[in-house]
Amino acid sequence: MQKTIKDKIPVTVLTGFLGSGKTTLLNYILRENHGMKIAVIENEFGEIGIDGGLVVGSTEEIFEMTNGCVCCVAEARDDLLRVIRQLLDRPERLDHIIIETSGLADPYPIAQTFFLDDPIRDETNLDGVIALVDVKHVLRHLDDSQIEAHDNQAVDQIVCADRIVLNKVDLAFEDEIAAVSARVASLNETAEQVRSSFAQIDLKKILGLAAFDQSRKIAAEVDDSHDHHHHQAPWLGDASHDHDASVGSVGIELPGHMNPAAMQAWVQEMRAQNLDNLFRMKGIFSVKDDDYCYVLHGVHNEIEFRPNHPWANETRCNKMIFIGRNLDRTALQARLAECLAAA
Ligand SMILES: Nc1nc2c(ncn2[C@@H]2O[C@H](COP(=O)(O)OP(=O)(O)OP(=O)(O)O)[C@@H](O)[C@H]2O)c(=O)[nH]1
Repeated sequence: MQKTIKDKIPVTVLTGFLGSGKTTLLNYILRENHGMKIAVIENEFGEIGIDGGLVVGSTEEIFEMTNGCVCCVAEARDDLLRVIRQLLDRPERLDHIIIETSGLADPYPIAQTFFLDDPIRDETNLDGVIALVDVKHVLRHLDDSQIEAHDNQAVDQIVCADRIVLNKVDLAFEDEIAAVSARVASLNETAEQVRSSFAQIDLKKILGLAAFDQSRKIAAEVDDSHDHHHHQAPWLGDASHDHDASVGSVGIELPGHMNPAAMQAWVQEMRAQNLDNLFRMKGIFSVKDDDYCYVLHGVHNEIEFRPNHPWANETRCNKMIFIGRNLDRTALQARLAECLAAA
């Protein structure tokens, strides 16, 4: 018997450019006392997975997918389907699935996954595409002339969204926020905008939206492309989708422990530089003689290095990822290595 939307598991696709606050929102959702059983699937852009280590420990389950971007690597999409099927096969029913897309992903093909001729279509329902927008930095990505020849993911993410969260309002003045809001509305008139600081939002505004216009629009498009492609997945062989090749990631792992003073000095040094081409930095670190796992977060010049949670059963490690344009791996590796504590 055909299931109704009510019987299906809602799936939220969480999108937003690098550093816009997706993991912060996930942590907030997972911490809120909503009584729901939520599974989170993370898809990262980068050579090493870090986000799993940045999401708070919780009863919800977190699945990391680092084998490619779900929006453009066919194997990664197969992997996404496999993970979802596994979740659906479990005896215990989930209340919600959230897919955090990589900050450079186009959410469209990911959302389309839920309209494919696949058994998951009968079990799940695309609840909504939520786009987080960093009000402080988004305009420079929307106006990035260097990616004109490519799809501009920052634009795609906004265009595709059912609801848009204008995040980091604490970092901007009202006139800047209003300008971003107007620009976002010019890209997507129908999505309601909500504002937040550190992604603290009334969850009713972002979960349980249920199928609405945009989802139906995607469904209609997929149906159209089915007509044209004889039931082939619409994104297969789609040459129009292309990440900007000059944007890449450098992942670095170092043995040992870090010297916190050296790390802070490096952070200060970076804050004073022009970091237009360094979109995002994320790291987890073991600090000498300290029981806490430290995290480093950077979005251009907004950089922080702080203790995050006590190391529990995890193996201590130092992992850092840089995402940006024309990155110099050797220089980054050497500079980070300078912050190691003496053995
Ligand atoms: N000041 C301020 N900082 C924020 C806010 N939301 C998130 N941040 C910080 O911005 C940085 C990036 O946040 P994340 O939640 O990791 O961003 P993300 O979208 O998951 O980033 P990617 O994994 O690169 O795609 C972190 O240092 C956060 O603490 C906010 O509303 N205000």
